[in-house]
Amino acid sequence: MSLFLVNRYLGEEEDGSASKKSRSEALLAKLRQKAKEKQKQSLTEQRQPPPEEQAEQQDFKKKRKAEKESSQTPQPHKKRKSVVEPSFASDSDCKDEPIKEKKKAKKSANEKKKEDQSVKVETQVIGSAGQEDAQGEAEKAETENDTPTQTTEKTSPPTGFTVLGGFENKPVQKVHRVLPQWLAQPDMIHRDIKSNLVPFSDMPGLSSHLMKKLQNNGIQHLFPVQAEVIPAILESTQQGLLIGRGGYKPRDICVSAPTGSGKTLAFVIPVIQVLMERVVCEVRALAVLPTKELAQQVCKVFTSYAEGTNLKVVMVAGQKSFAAEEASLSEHRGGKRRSLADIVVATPGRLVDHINKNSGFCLEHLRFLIIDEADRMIDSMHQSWLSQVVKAVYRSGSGPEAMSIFRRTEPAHVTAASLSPPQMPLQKLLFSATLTQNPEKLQQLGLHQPRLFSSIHSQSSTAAPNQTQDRFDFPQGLTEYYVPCTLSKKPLLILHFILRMKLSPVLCFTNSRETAHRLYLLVQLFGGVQAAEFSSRLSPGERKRTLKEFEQGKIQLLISTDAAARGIDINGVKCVVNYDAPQYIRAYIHRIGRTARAGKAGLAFTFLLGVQEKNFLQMVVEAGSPGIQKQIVKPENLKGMEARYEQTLQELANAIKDEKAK
Ligand SMILES: Nc1ncnc2c1ncn2[C@@H]1O[C@H](COP(=O)(O)OP(=O)(O)OP(=O)(O)O)[C@@H](O)[C@H]1O
Repeated sequence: MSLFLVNRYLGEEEDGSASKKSRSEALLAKLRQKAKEKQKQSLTEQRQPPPEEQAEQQDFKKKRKAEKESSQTPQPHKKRKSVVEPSFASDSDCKDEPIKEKKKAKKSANEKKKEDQSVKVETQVIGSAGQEDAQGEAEKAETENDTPTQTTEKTSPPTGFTVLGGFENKPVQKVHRVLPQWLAQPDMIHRDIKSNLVPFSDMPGLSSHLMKKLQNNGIQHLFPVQAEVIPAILESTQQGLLIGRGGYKPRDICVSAPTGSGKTLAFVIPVIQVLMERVVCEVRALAVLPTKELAQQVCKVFTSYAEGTNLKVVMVAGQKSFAAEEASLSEHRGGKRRSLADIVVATPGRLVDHINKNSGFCLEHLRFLIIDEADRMIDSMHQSWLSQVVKAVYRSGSGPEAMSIFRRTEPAHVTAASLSPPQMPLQKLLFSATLTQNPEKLQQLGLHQPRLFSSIHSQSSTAAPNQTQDRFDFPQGLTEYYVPCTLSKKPLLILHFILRMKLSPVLCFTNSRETAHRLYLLVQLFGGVQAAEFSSRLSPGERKRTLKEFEQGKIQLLISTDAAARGIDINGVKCVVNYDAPQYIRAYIHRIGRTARAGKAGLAFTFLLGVQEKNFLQMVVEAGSPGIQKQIVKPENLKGMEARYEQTLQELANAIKDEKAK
């Protein structure tokens, strides 16, 4: 319903409603006629205009485009103009006319436009059905006129329906991941270990005791990650254990450096140096690792460098009984608890057990929380081990000790009141070869003003739009190969690597413990190769012994699940074979990182079935691999072993049957 009647000047002879009506009908007829003509023309006229006409048309189109653009600004009256200018857009109308004629046509079209405007206003007010039709026709003409000639010719169906534009499916733009500044601009660590060794003399803060220890352990220089991270940790404890630099809580430290780059000493050395001067024995450093083997390995390094100091290192990873671990952590004398550990190395499960069930285990003096293999530890956060540790650290804040001057309260919002009493800081130190750049995941760690040390150069605040996964750094001395193969030839290939190519010691990874066991049995039955398996089928004691024998060179081929993929530092592994291609890039990086450690050279082979090739190679390249080469093993090279292999397969079937029967 119209609220206002807009009266317009309609010209001298248009004063009667009858004449207005007849005039609008005449106009409507004219428009219909034009629309029909245009339709016919678009169907019949296929010929290309001569070149001079084309140029003229182009000028004309440009002009029209400019007009169209200006009409897109909110000027409703101008837009109306196009309704009554069908001749302008219709190339056919002006194609054969001289310019003068065109001007004339334009003039008359303008006149028509004025008349049409008045008609339109009238029709809106009156709102009769016939007039709505007229408007529809006029709008159709407008749409047709707005559509470029080419499109009209190609897309207008002969029925005269017009396909409205602007709704085509646009490709969805990928969201760029914007990294927080601390992740986007890390402190850089040199990738090349060998050419960036740092002499001890360039590390002025290092204690003479530790320097001597390092030298005794055959270490003459510091690796780049150690040269960057050790001073950063020492700097945060310059004013003692109780307060950070300038009285502020020290920044948490995250380290992302390749496998075998020496991350363990990057935290062991500064922690020992800071705690060496302590007077009272309390748990001040806690290192959490995902597996027993890794905890054992780190505990060994801590123990080695704490030797000759008063510091006590204790491991709680389930290697011993709970009671034995309890006894090694603390004792009760004269009704008082006394800590027997300064540094605790733990796995998350056993750690939580001690927090909850061992009243002698106290974390209230904890200064360093070291999270090694941090990305893996984030994944195990569902065990809520971190929140339990934090709760245990700030336990005293609610007890009677809360009144003491060095009370600890969980950090919250910074206010003048919250900052006034000195707080013993809890500093987190994170280490990984595949540290995630996903801020959401990192957030779970509750980091305080984190500082990142990384060896990945191409980090920018915005990840590339086609980047679907994190990028990692690969060890410098590593050469990667993939070997196209079939499922049945895989065992032959591994035998070929050891017996013909003499690549041992080989660390071979499978995706399941069943495959590891079958392959182990097969190699045993084939003969000629000293092999062992390493998986959860073995007891912790057996696993420890196996690793030791492998390191001593007694085992040529160690067939393992991912149990030995992370962190395990075995000296002298020349070659890693991915018997089964790993499904995730992190698994691949950790597996191949068991060779080419500490700046040495190493080889990594991945057996790939035809169907796996494309996806696997894409995954590796996207992760930042410097290049993976194709290694073809010719079938004739395996021929000599085939007869024996067939026989072994039968023996294997029997051996498995026997095992099942047992
Ligand atoms: N400065 C050094 N000089 C010589 N050897 C070193 C030095 N630092 C570490 N190493 C040796 O390098 C090897 C790899 O060190 P480490 O296990 O700490 O690597 P990592 O970075 O933790 O590897 P991963 O990510 O696989 O756990 C170890 O055998 C260690 O003894």
